[in-house]
Amino acid sequence: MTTGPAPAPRTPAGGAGLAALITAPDTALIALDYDGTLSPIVSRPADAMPAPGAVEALRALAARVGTCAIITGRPVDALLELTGLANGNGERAGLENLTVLGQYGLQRWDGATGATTSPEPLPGIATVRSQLPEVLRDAPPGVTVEDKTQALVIHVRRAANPDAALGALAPALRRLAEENGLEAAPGKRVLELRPPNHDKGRALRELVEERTARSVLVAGDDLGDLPAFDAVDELRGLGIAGLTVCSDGPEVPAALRERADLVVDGPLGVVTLLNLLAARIG
Ligand SMILES: O=P(O)(O)OC[C@H]1O[C@H](O[C@H]2O[C@H](CO)[C@@H](O)[C@H](O)[C@H]2O)[C@H](O)[C@@H](O)[C@@H]1O
Repeated sequence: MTTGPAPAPRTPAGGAGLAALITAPDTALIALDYDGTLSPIVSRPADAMPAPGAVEALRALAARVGTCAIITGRPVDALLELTGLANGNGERAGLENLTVLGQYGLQRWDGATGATTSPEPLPGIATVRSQLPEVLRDAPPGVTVEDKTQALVIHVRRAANPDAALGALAPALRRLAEENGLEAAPGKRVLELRPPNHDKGRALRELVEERTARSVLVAGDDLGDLPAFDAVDELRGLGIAGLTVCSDGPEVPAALRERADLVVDGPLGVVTLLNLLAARIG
């Protein structure tokens, strides 16, 4: 078990959040992003394995706090496959307090039951899927589409000039999303065309309410995590203690880094933090 000095949030509110998590773990909710937080950013989404020790740290915490959640843009099935969580019924032992909220809260998997809920895709998704080849006809080599059934992600990381590729494609992609009732949400070297009104802030608020959590930790690394940081601010106003954590790295938006109560060094820093928390909770 990792030992060491307690992490030191740089804000009093973050310090209060950390203290509440450790002193009353039964009512704590720990919410973690996947890509860039539990897993290093890589060029192909299918290759994004968990950081060394991430799954073990997650299991250790899930056994010690009231609620442990992965709130991710990934589909639930992709997340479970990448992490190896829940490969077969027996392996769910100890994951009773773990929930995965996939596709920004559209989908859900619970370790207690092993069941997944997933809505039908919006009709606009099929239209966008059929029109994307034409919109991407002149895209440079390396631009790819990740089809998540409920959302479509345009990846430019493998283009020779990712920023230029995204800049050139974004207006047409935004138009396509708008015409079909979808939202175009930016992320690290991606533009995601997804259903509106579902974000990590909503997902977090609903889970906190359902679990009657009294303290929350949110860790993330990208623009899609900012609504969850906003939710932590709102929850503090309701008397629920909170700690926001930035998993830092070269592509982390300044808006997220500057707002975080605690900044750690990428997924390995997150793993160390989770292990320290587990050791402190005991
Ligand atoms: O909420 P998250 O768990 O962070 O998921 C957000 C998106 O992450 C994935 O894309 C990002 O990670 C890829 C693998 O490291 C990387 O190649 C890509 O450039 C990143 O933007 C994922 O592919 C998306 O579906 C998620 O929505």
